[in-house]
Parts: sequence; C-alpha cells; structure tokens
Amino acid sequence: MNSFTPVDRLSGAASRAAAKPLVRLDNAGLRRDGRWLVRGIEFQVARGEIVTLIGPNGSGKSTSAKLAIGVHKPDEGRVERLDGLRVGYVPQKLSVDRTMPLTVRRLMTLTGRLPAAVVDDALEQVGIPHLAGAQVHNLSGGEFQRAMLARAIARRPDLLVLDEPVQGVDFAGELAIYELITRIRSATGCGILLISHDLHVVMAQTDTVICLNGHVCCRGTPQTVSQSAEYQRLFGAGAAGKLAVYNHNHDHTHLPDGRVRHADGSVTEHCHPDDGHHQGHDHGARDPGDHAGHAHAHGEEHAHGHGHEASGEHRHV
Ligand SMILES: Nc1ncnc2c1ncn2[C@@H]1O[C@H](COP(=O)(O)OP(=O)(O)OP(=O)(O)O)[C@@H](O)[C@H]1O
Repeated sequence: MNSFTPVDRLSGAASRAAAKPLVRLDNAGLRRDGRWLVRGIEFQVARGEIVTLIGPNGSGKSTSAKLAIGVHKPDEGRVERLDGLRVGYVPQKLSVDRTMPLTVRRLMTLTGRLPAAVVDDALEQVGIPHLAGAQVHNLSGGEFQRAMLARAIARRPDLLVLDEPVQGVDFAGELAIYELITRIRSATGCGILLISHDLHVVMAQTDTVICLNGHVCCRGTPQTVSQSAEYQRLFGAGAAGKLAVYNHNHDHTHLPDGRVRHADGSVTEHCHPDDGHHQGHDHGARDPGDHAGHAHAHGEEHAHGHGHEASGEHRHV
C-alpha cells in the first residue's frame, strides 16, 4: 500500500499549467426535453483538491460531473478543461453485468490494454492485490468499489471523478474508502471530484463542498457549508452536528483481514470491550458486536465515525 507514484517535480511550464484549475464550470447549464436539469453551475477542481458535490436525488450531481468531464456539452455557460486532461471516471452505474464471469484483472482492462505490472500496482494501491484473479461477482461491495477505483487510477489520471464511490459499502467500509481516496490525492496530486449523498462522512475529507439542488445552493469548506441555512434547509438542521463524528479519538486499527491491532501493537481477532469506539457510543438497536451500526474504518489507517443516521429531511431550497 506504499507504491503510490510520488508527485513529480514540475517544470516551469508545467507548474504554470498546474496553477490553472483542471476543470472549471462557469455558469454551466444543461437543458433536456424542454427543462433545465442544472443551471448556473459554477465550480472548479484544482490539482490536489477534493471537491464534493452533494445534494438530494435528482439534484444534478451526476449531470454536473458529466458536464465537467465533457460527457455533456453545456447548453449555457462554459466548461474549460486543461489541455490533454486525463480523467479517471467511476460512474454511478456500470454497464458490467456483475453476474457475468469476469475477473478483476479483466475488469481493469475492459476499455483498454494495460501492462500486467500496472494492473498489479493499481490493485496494490487500493489494497486488493490478492483479488486480481477473483470473479467480480464474488466481490463484496467494498472490494468492488476498490476494484473500480483501481481501474480508474491505473491510467494515472489528472482528475478522478467518483460518482458515489461507497455504494453497497457498509459504514465501516465507507470511511476506509474515503481515506483511500484522500491518500490517492496526497500521493499522486490528482484532483478529485466526488459525488455523494453522504455528506457527513465525506465532508471532513473534502476541501470544497458544493451543495446542489438543480443550481448551486451553497458552497465552501465542510464547516461553513454545514452551518449554512441553505444546507440545513436541504438536509435538516440536525445534519450540521454530524461533522463532530470526525473528532472521535480511537485507539486501535481494523486490519484488512478483519483483525484488530491495538495501541500496544498486539493483534486480536476482535475489538476489546474498552476500545475507543465502544466508549460512550450508542450502538442503537444493533447487536453490540455488530460494527455496521456505526462507522470505523477497516483499513490500513483508521478513523471512526459515529452517528451516521440520515437526517431524513430532504426539502428543496
Ligand atoms: N440525459 C438525460 N435526459 C433527461 N433527463 C435527465 C438526463 N440525465 C439526467 N436527467 C434528469 O436530470 C435530473 C438530475 O439527474 P442527476 O442524475 O444529475 O441527479 P443526481 O443528483 O446525480 O441524482 P442521484 O442522487 O439520484 O444520483 C434528474 O431529474 C434526472 O432524471
């Protein structure tokens, strides 16, 4: 998991190019069947930046991302991309039948040849080198999303666009995947455009949040957006408090194989009853041993989040 390519030192010309955003939407709008799907969309993604689009179903997140990468041409406004921009795109829906016989290695090369070493390196980076020969239909939700991420990063994109990268992943896996995304950003310096409903999980990892509802409702750092009246109208006032989940202290790491490494270096099959995430947290109606009831990352690094319940309130602003 330490085989990321370090960010290259940039030449003068390249560093001037790096100062320009990778992509910039300026008052972009898309109209279909006589109605505006999105309008007045303005945001940009710079190298090394994570921008997250949030908003309720149908608010135009995917449409805005597709405008950004050129799948759609704007009917109004402008979209500018850096010349020669390489995009890695993980769409929300994939037209691969997960019941078809297909190995992870083949999934990686469906849309173009890649040297085996590059495939192996990408799988290593996302923490599933052992699954190269596995059938896609046997992967867990989290493994599948990691395979999709590997597929996107294998071609060393400048801009990584991830449309709901934690679909089918439990709360614990979500945080691990967001940590992985953050690590990819830090190690490769690519820009990342992330789409999610799950703002209270996503937001702490994000530089800029753009809250959409057919138009841009509000924008800013996770903290500013979570406090804004527009955001609270859209997601419910209770959603603002969810950011606190990131401040939780923890004292152990969940390893990829499910075992637990403790602060003293010992490794056990399960958490100790007095481990960090058991202290003062409500496991709800779930069995106390059921870790899906709250979030803590199962991965190489650790982060704990609690209180992932959806606000439930989705009013339009
Ligand atoms: N090609 C299209 N033609 C007509 N309408 C479309 C097209 N693509 C999307 N839409 C509509 O545009 C609106 C925004 O869709 P979009 O997929 O961007 O929303 P979203 O915020 O990503 O939603 P979700 O969270 O449900 O994935 C929806 O009402 C959708 O039905």
